[in-house]
Amino acid sequence: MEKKNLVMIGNGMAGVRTIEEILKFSPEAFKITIFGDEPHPNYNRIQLSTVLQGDTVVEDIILNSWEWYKENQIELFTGEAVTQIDPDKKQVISEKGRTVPYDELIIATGSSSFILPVPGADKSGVTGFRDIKDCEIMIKTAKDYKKAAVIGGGLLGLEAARGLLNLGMEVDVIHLMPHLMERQLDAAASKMLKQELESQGMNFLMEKQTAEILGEDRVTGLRFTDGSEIEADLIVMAVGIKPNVQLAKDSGIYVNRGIVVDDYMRTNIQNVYAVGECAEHREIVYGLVAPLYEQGKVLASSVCGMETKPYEGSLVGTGLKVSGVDLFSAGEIEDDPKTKAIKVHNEFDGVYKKILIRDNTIAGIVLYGETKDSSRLFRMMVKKEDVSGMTSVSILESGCCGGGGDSSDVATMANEEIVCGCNGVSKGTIVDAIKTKELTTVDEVGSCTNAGRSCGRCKSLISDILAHTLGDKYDTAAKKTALCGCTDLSRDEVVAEIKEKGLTSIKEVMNVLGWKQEEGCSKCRPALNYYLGMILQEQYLDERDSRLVNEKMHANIQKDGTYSVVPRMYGGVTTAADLKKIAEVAEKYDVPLVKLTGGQRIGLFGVNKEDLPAMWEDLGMPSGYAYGKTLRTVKTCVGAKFCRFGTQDSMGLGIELEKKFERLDTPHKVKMGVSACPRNCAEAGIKDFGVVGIDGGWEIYVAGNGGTDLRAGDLLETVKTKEEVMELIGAFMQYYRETANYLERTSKWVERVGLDHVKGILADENTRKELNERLDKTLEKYNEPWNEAIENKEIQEKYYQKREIPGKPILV
Ligand SMILES: Cc1cc2nc3c(=O)[nH]c(=O)nc-3n(C[C@H](O)[C@H](O)[C@H](O)COP(=O)(O)OP(=O)(O)OC[C@H]3O[C@@H](n4cnc5c(N)ncnc54)[C@H](O)[C@@H]3O)c2cc1C
Ligand SMILES: NC(=O)c1ccc[n+]([C@@H]2O[C@H](COP(=O)([O-])OP(=O)(O)OC[C@H]3O[C@@H](n4cnc5c(N)ncnc54)[C@H](O)[C@@H]3O)[C@@H](O)[C@H]2O)c1
Ligand code: SF4
Ligand code: FES
Repeated sequence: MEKKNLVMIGNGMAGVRTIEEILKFSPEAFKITIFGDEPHPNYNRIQLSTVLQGDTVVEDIILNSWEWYKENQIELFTGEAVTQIDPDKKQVISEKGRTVPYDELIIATGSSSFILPVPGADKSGVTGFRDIKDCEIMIKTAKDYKKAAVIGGGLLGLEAARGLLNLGMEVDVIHLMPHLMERQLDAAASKMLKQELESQGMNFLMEKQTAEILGEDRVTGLRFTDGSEIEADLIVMAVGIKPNVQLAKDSGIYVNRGIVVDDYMRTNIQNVYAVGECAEHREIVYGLVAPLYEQGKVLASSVCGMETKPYEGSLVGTGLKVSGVDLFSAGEIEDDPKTKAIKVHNEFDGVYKKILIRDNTIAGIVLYGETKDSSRLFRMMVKKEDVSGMTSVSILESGCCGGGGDSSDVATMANEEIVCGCNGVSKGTIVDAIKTKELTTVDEVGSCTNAGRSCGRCKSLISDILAHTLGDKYDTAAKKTALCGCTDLSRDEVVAEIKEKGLTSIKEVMNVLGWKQEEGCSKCRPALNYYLGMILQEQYLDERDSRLVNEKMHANIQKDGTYSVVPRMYGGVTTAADLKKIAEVAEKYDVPLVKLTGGQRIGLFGVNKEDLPAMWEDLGMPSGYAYGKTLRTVKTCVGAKFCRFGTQDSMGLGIELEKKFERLDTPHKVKMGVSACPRNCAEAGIKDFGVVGIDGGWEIYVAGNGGTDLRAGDLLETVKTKEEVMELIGAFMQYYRETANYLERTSKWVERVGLDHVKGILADENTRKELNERLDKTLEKYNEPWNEAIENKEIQEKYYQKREIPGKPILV
């Protein structure tokens, strides 16, 4: 039978998924031609947020490789837009004049960023966030410029803002409404989200409407309708999308907001269909992949002439891809007289849940801070389950999982529970595929069932299902995580290769180990700099520019772009002379805030970058490293010298510890505390390394954490002398340095490797000695960084002085 010509306009996520379905149903029925005006094969647009945030690279988000098109005999024209559809002659014409006839035509042209029609919107430095090109513009701009403004506090705007922060920019988010993500969250959840994002460094300007974009050729700022202005070197418009429908409209296809389709995705013209974000079904244009993939399935069946259920519309659930934020929203969000709400608002734990019930069925879900029940609740909502027999507690919590969890949760999860919301894949389908097709990795599950192939949020749950289904057979090697998107190698593999091949610089590591991205990314560069320094001890030449911004500047950047200065104050002990000096410097430089820090230090906040070296010089004190992945502070109590309960010299030991370990690079920040009796006024039980004096000796606690992941330290050992404390901590620190992942706190590391394992290693005297020798060698290499900056003009010019960039003066 002769193949029919199937042409598709648009080479994006919804369209190509439809083609995949068609190939599954009728692999031989069509000669397929696809036009895409981007120069790439089909890629995962959703993951552009992850690319911008530095967690992956463009090469890793390709969904269908060039080979896939070849293998399936698809003729693909990329970088070539279709400019005309001729329904009478049943042919399409491209911008290059190529004419291709069709029997069936699918329009899958997606949408474009909506660019506010304000004066100046066409200036250089203004971009949307829709494709690889936009992403590249932002990454490039962040290298040369400092201040970004994101217009729109919706899903896209907040994900873009997080990415720009990761790229080292200062970010203002401008939002029209009184609360963020007003389409997905109510005021309470939105307030919690705003607080979290502010703590991550975003600055919000709420209820502001942009009137004009300022600047000559290139943007320099924004003016609002209330007359106020802000500076900006980059403006990202994230105020919604508009479907690409002009081509259809010009060809006589019926268009409203989108291309109007019926329940089989047919337009008003015979043999012409539309799918994805360009299509309008029952007056709704969808902007998330889950409904678009459902449309694709129906369209594929109908194009293949198979019996199929009609597409009747979708309910959608949303999350936000920003680390540190866990939220889910679906359906209605505001109460009305006909709804009853079940609400939990636990401000202490940062958890908010609201389930809206109407006529005994769930009408809306807003979850913030804990979303493990999201998929169960969403399923109940979609299926309109009657909840009249349930208590509010059993509606809120199933006792099992849905959107995350460990393998014990997986055991109690129902088979029909949806694991991957984007692709509509249930636990049962995944378990079945694992068993029948002998799958062992998350990627294999994705290739087979599509689960995990879109936003990727469900991947950890898929991994748990694999572990639960395969038991001991689950290939732990397959679970290994790559260092970042630039390489497939894990942390351990990279470290082993550096040692084995004698690699000595970041560039060399990237070249020899075949990095996919020549310059690396914001995740691997600081990690490699750390690993090389740890392995090569005193020989390694530190690459300052590869460090995270605070370490590069030797000062902590604040939310308004100023810095803080926290001088070293060993053991939290100071003198009248030092206090006078700090007061004089605070006065001389007009420091807006002088504040005692949680680690018993004095912080000067709100300092301009160009004042830093002069202030450091006037202070004449060493850096307190309040910004680094290193030893921060040793907090001490007054101890035996003054306190009547004290049994030991806590200040003396604290000062000795701080003097020995200051400046040492560690995988993450390290905090210490020394108390002279079990009353523990220095809170040594929640420190990475805590020492508590007892009669005739010291108790040593490790892996405590007083921050987000609150954890009491574990007792490592009880020793008699200060020398024993110093020896044990030296060995502990070096073992942590050598085996932890970069950015892994001691609390997480000990939980991962096991306390007994660490105790076992440190029990051996020889091992302790060797670890301490390697540590001491490393400690020899450090210089005082503030002093270095005072003495070195080049450093001052490069990092602390104003620099002229063509178009606009900005700070480096
Ligand atoms: C940064 C970002 C993050 C996102 N995150 C999520 C998320 O977490 N979850 C979620 O569900 N969704 C998310 N989305 C939305 C999701 O990516 C879209 O819903 C999905 O890509 C739409 O697929 P589509 O095929 O309809 O359109 P697209 O993927 O946009 O594809 C359409 C393609 O057609 C091309 N085209 C247009 N006109 C022509 C023409 N005349 N000739 C040839 N080619 C043409 C376009 O260039 C484009 O390549 C996100 C989107 C962005 C931008
Ligand atoms: N995690 C996800 O699921 C995800 C992530 C990114 C993008 N997306 C999808 O991409 C598409 C685009 O996302 P979006 O966030 O741009 O669209 P959106 O329509 O969801 O949000 C736009 C936001 O911009 C605000 N806004 C509108 N005009 C403004 C103005 N003049 N000034 C300031 N703020 C203004 C609106 O109040 C709204 O909150 C959507 O379809 C979205 O679903 C989804
Ligand atoms: S921990 Fe004990 S010794 Fe130290 S200040 Fe408190 S009570 Fe005094
Ligand atoms: S939930 Fe998005 S890929 Fe599975």
